[in-house]
Amino acid sequence: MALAMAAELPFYLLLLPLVAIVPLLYLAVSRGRPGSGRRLPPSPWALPVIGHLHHLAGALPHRAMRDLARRHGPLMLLRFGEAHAAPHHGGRRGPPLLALRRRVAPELLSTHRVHSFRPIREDEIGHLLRSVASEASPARPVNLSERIAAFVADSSVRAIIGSRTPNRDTFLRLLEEGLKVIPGMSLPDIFPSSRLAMRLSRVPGQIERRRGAMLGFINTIIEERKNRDAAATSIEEHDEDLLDVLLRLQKDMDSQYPLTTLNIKTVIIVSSLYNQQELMADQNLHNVSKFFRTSIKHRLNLDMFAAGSETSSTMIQWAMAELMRNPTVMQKAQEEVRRELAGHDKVTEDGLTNLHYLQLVIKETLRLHPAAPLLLPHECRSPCEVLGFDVPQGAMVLVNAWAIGRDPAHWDAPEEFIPERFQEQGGMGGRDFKGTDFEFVPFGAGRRMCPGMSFGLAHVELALAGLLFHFDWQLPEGMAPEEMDMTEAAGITTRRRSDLLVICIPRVPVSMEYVRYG
Ligand code: HEM
Repeated sequence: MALAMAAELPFYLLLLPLVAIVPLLYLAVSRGRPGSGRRLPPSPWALPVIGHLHHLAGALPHRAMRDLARRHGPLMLLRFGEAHAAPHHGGRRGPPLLALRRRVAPELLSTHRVHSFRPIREDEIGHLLRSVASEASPARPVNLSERIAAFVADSSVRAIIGSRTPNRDTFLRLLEEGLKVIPGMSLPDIFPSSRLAMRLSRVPGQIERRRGAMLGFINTIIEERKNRDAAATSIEEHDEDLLDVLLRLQKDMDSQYPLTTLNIKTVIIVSSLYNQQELMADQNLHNVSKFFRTSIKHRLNLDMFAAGSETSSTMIQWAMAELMRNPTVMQKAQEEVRRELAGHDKVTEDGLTNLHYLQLVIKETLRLHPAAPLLLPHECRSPCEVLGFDVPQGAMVLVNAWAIGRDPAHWDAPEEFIPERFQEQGGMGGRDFKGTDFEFVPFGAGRRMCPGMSFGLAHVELALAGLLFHFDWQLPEGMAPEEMDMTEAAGITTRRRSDLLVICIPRVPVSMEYVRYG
């Protein structure tokens, strides 16, 4: 029964080995043995084979983890499936890819680079606003979730592979298919060393086919781009998309740490040079079976582009949902946007600088709805002690950012949406999400902190300002704010379970000026 159930489990159950509130440890390599002298963190009772799986049945992992932490303390040890199924990445590791990351990361997602994509964002926000305006009707709700997702995806794809490519739709389709493959948890995920599990499951084949299609697609684009660059005399830096930047860096990089074309393909697909181990795993990936041996971390990081676009889109949708559920906050935010942009006929990024209340709304959304509720799995590289417990090398550590943001020990009225809580300068109010306040870590903290924060927030701010400036918003006839469905769907991100369907009333006409960069 355990296996049958596990085969149907959603992807979030890959996150079984979690830590609640602070970290939770998955001792992937070894558990404390009698006489080992180690003091391991407390665990709930376990079953043979599945370990602690049953404790998470029926609830989303971040919620189940929070409840477990209330009983067992802030640091817990959970075990799931094959304890020895450690993400092992043989071969060369660390320094070369760290060097690569240090060289490439600032170029890809720096503030300067994010700023250079401003024309694309302002063009795409025009598309979003016009498409919403064209559907506005007092009688029929607009599917705002769909519109917002298309805005972020289109804008991100343009930033990565440029607006010039005729293949944008294919790229979007492949990414969408990738997202569908990722959320399924399969037998090989649970028993990566079992050949039978590999044979019985359809998922390895799906992943391999999709990988092949994506690599073939990226190949074509890279070849087209190289041919174009060979013919062109020069490309202005401000015209570069992320692929141009990577190809330029490939020429410039020293031979000690070369940026290979495979690296570039991986960045475009995974959009993450930041995961050195995953990149190594990718290079060493000879077959799907190996893929599954590295599976938990690898698949979490697969399609980080999709995850980056998904996180921003999810956040905008939660912010709009919370504003609809809290009309006083909505009114205050709209008054600010319309006051600050009075006399303008469109929203530009220059106009966002004085939207202080909107910033509080964004912070409060990040607190209640962190897009990656359990951050990404971290691996303990050397034995250490946390809260008096031993954390062995190889343990997988996950942090329940969602529970931390709702911990009554740190937040008053933690379940309520109160942007004003961030208004105070000192104390609780002064908290920020930049990775220094550990009660508020929606982007993580430290070396693995989200490198796409500015890129993501640029979309969130512009979209919210545009939607609040141009339109008034109402719930469909007969629905009270407290009746809104605020349930989260299962997945890597805390995506809304139901689409946001809202009545849109045009207030400030959407200017055709928005298309000036198109
Ligand atoms: C509002 C939007 C976003 C949120 C809330 C968010 C949140 C996060 C979180 C929580 C992590 C894990 C940090 C950890 O485990 O310590 C992460 C990692 C990451 N994010 Fe974001 N993210 C967002 C947007 C983006 C965007 C737009 C991109 C890329 C264009 C991006 C790229 C990445 C990458 C590459 C990592 C992996 C870093 C590593 O493993 O070292 N993110 N993000």
